[in-house]
Amino acid sequence: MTTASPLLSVRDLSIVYETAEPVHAVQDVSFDLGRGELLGLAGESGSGKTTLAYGINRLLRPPAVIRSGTTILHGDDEHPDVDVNAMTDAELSDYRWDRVSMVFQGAMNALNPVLSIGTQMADVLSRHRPSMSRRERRDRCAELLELTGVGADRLRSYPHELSGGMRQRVTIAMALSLRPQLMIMDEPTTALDVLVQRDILHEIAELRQRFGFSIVFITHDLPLLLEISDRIAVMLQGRIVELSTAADLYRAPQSEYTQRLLQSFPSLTGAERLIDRGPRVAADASRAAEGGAA
Ligand SMILES: Nc1ncnc2c1ncn2[C@@H]1O[C@H](COP(=O)(O)OP(=O)(O)OP(=O)(O)O)[C@@H](O)[C@H]1O
Repeated sequence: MTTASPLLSVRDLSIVYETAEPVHAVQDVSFDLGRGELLGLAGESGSGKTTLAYGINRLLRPPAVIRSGTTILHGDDEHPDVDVNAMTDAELSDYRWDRVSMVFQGAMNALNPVLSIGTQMADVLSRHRPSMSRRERRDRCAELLELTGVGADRLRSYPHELSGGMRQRVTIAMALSLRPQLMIMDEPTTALDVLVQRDILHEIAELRQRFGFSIVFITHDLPLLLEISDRIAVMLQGRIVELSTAADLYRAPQSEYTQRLLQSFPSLTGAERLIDRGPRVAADASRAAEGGAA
């Protein structure tokens, strides 16, 4: 994965929660995200992963303040470059969903219980693509539900009629609906059981391949990140202490913290060391162990 023509460039970004005792949640963070790249963000609870993700999507609320640094989302033939921290409110509403979308851990529980899945999905389209006809919107929603494995026949279903995994797929379908260049996923499958999680990750991998968007994927689950990421950034106390390919991070971790983090997952350091045979092999082997799901 090359970052020669990056999609996103973050430089010296610092974010502080201005509470009585200021919290320096993100400190001098710099990285590039390649086009089509999946960057995993790892690190213990409180290391600043979510704050960084919110910073990239300009979702921060007081007392959070961006103290310094820049975040540039680079354009392509259709889109201009965007200086994320300098956007006006009007520009922001085009940026979110259209250029960058986000899937949260609890997103599946944030769906409106009294509106059908189709209505909620169509709402995103009518706000951002007002020229679309009703029929076009419905067709697009049906296509998105097919793509994410929910099935177009669920358009009229209400959230309570779907399992947690299905609801999370709906939120992924919504995040995909405007074909963003970047999807930020913050613990998107943590609340789901392992088999459902694997299915959804498999689906996300296929969608990324098909549409070419980049992903920033946040999770505590380092073994999972080693399987799915092109590169992994490890955060500690607001700083990126290591950023390298998944294979290098596993085989030759540079920072002492990464070494300790790896050691805290017995499945990575145990007798079998599946990951030694490469991330894909480890993924296939653990799938086989779970009965061939995904
Ligand atoms: N609204 C807030 N006000 C004050 N401090 C906050 C606020 N939100 C987060 N923090 C602090 O900022 C730091 C970074 O938190 P953040 O949630 O970004 O970490 P994280 O790595 O995403 O953690 P987790 O994995 O538990 O979600 C922590 O010390 C946290 O306590």
